[in-house]
Amino acid sequence: MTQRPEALGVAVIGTGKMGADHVRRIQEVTSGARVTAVVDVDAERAKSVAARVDGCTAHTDPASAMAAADVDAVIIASPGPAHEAALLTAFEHDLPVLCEKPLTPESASALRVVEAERKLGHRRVQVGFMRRYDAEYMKLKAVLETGQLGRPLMVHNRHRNAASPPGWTSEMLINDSVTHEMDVTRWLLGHEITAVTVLAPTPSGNAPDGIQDPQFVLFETDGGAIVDVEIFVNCGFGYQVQAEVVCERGTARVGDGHAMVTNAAGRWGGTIAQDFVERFVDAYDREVQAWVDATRRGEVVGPSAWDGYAVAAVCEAGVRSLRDGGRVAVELVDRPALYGG
Ligand SMILES: NC(=O)c1ccc[n+]([C@@H]2O[C@H](COP(=O)([O-])OP(=O)(O)OC[C@H]3O[C@@H](n4cnc5c(N)ncnc54)[C@H](O)[C@@H]3O)[C@@H](O)[C@H]2O)c1
Ligand SMILES: O[C@H]1[C@H](O)[C@@H](O)[C@H](O)[C@@H](O)[C@H]1O
Repeated sequence: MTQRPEALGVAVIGTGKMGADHVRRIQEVTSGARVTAVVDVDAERAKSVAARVDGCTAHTDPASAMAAADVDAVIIASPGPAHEAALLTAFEHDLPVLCEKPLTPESASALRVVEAERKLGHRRVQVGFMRRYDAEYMKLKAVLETGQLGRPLMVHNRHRNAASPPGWTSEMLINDSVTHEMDVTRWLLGHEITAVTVLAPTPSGNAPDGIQDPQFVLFETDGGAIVDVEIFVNCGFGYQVQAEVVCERGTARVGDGHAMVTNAAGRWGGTIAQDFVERFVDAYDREVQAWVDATRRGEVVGPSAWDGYAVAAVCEAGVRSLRDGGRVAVELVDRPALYGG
C-alpha cells in the first residue's frame, strides 16, 4: 500500500441509517477523506444522499462504484447478508474496507472472507466494532492493561435498547446486539470465548409477539473468565450499555452515563441516550478517523476479519443455545498467521 497525501476517496455502500450517517461524518467531521461514490439498491435513496455531496456519484451496484477511478477505499453499511459479496469485490480491486458489523452473518461465509484476505496476503478489512473506540471502553482496557486490578475474573454487561425495530427476531438479540459484547470480551480480556449459554426469562409484556426479550447470555473464555450479558431490546426507557469487570483486586465499570447530574425540585438526575447513534457518536467519529488515517499511512488497524469470524462463530453457538437450551461449545478453525496465529 502506498501513502496518499491527497484526501482519500471513499465509496459508501448502503445509504440507510448507518451509511447516511457515515457519509455525513466523512464530509463534516473526518479529516483526510471525502465521499466520491454512494451505492444503494434503492436508486432514489442513493441519488438523494449523493446529491448532498459535491462530485459524488450514485450507483446501485457496488462493483461499478469500486471500479471508479476516484474510489480509494470502501465503507460497507449494507445489511449483513450483502457484506460477503461487497468484501470479495473490494478484494478484487485491492481496496481497504471499513465493514460495519457483522463481517458476515454466518461463520462459514466469514471464513470465506478470511480465506480470501489471507490469499491477498495482507489485511484489507477493519470491522466496525466501534466500542473499541469509545472513550470509556478505551479507559477500561487501559486500566486492565496496567495490571493494578489483577486478573479479570468476571464481566457483567447490560445492553438495553429502547425498542426493537419492526421485523426483529429472538435470534437478532444475539446476532445484532450481543455481537458487541462478544467483541468487547475478546478485546478487553484477550481471551477466546469457548462456550455460550443463553437463559430466557418469561418475555417482557412490551416485547413484540413471539420475541424472546430479554435474554441472559453467559460466555466462558479460554482464560477462565465468566462473562454475563443482559440483553433487553424493548426496555422502553432508552439506550444503555454498561460493563463492569471484576478482577482479583478491584473492579472497573463504564457506561453509567452521568455526564451531567441536575438537582432540582427535591430530585437529582440526568438523561439517558435514546439510541446508539447518540450514545456512541464519539466512538463512530474516532473509528472512522482511525480507519482513514491508517489507510492513508498504508496500514490496516482495528478489529480484523478474524475477529469478525470468531464473533460469527460465537453468535452461532448462542443461537443454538437459545433454540435448543444448554451450553454450546464454540468451534474455531486455527488462526492464520496473517492474524497473529
Ligand atoms: N456499529 C453499530 O453500532 C451499528 C449500528 C447499526 C447498524 N449497524 C450495521 O450497519 C449495517 C447497516 O445497518 P443500518 O441500520 O444502516 O440498515 P438500514 O436498513 O438503515 O440501511 C441499509 C441500506 O442498505 C441498502 N441495501 C440493501 N442491500 C444492499 C446491497 N446489496 N447493496 C447496497 N445497498 C444495499 C438498503 O436499501 C438500505 O438503504 C448493518 O450491517 C448493521 O448491522 C451497525
Ligand atoms: O444494530 C444495532 C447496533 O449494533 C447497536 O450498537 C446495538 O446496541 C443494537 O442492539 C443493534 O440492534
